[in-house]
Amino acid sequence: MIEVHELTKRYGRRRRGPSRLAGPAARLAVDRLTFSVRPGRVTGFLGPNGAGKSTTLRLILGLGEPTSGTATVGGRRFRELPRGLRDVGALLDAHDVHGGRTAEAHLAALARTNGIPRRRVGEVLEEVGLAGAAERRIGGYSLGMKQRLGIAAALLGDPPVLLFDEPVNGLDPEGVLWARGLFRRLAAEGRTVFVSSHLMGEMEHTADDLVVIGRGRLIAAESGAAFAARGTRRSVTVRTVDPAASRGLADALEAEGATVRREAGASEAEGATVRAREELLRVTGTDAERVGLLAHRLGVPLAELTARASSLEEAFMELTADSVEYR
Ligand SMILES: Nc1ncnc2c1ncn2[C@@H]1O[C@H](COP(=O)(O)OP(=O)(O)OP(=O)(O)O)[C@@H](O)[C@H]1O
Repeated sequence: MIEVHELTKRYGRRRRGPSRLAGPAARLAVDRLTFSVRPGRVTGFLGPNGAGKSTTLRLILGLGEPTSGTATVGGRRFRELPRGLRDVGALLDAHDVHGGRTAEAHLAALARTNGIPRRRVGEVLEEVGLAGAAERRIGGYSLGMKQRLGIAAALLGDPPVLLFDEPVNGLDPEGVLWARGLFRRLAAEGRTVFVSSHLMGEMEHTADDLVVIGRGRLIAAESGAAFAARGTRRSVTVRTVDPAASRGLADALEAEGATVRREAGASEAEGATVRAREELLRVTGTDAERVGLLAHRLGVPLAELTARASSLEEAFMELTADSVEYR
């Protein structure tokens, strides 16, 4: 289990007075973050560019001191973990490798300094699909190959906890599918898998849980379904069979503060078509139960009543809109 408690990181100095000699304005990269990441699940770590994801991952890995608060893995700070890469594996920056070395030499050096058996080098190269390029210098690798190598390094110590910072950047569609499958398998083996991304679409089919941050602050730490339910773009589709009754229902809904839009075209229900005299209403700001109750009270016959949740992507865009810095 990864536990982050009131974690705060301020970069730069506090500006003192109007002096031109004062240092750059302080930057609160991480602001009292509290969340935990459970084993046996893939947890997506999401936020717009500059939200503080990399800073948080670095603090969990003991790279840099928090200004305040704590980050622990299995109850201990990273530096107190006795087994290094065998306790926690991480991919932070795929470019952060010695370009003159071969992949094999790079991993062999990591294995040596972390007390990991040499045979793991071949195993992880095989696992990430780089066995055929093991003898090539890393400097000639594509970004996607470097990501695969970074993932291999994270897996080297067969650790129970894995952190990946934007691991699918630069991977081709086949590579993205492969990485998703790998993360799911690692979680199914009971490991703690924490994966950052600035794109919700990348996490939608991979993550069980989400930790969402914006401008260093926690926006949500919950399951994907719970997060999607927070989006307000939930809507209810109502198909009525009588235009006059339909107007009555729309008026009643609007009087309660809901927003009603008349829609032309097909209904949400599979195979259903909107016949003559039928009307399709798209209602937001209320729920299907309330619409059904009102229709019943007003004696409005309904042909369809369908609730539609916000997509994860919609909820993400909406809930992080205020924290997007770089438009
Ligand atoms: N070493 C540093 N010194 C000063 N400011 C920094 C440093 N590292 C990061 N920052 C700032 O802290 C904020 C958070 O950056 P961070 O890289 O953690 O965000 P991120 O969520 O990983 O973003 P991205 O999705 O763009 O990678 C940014 O405003 C960044 O400019």
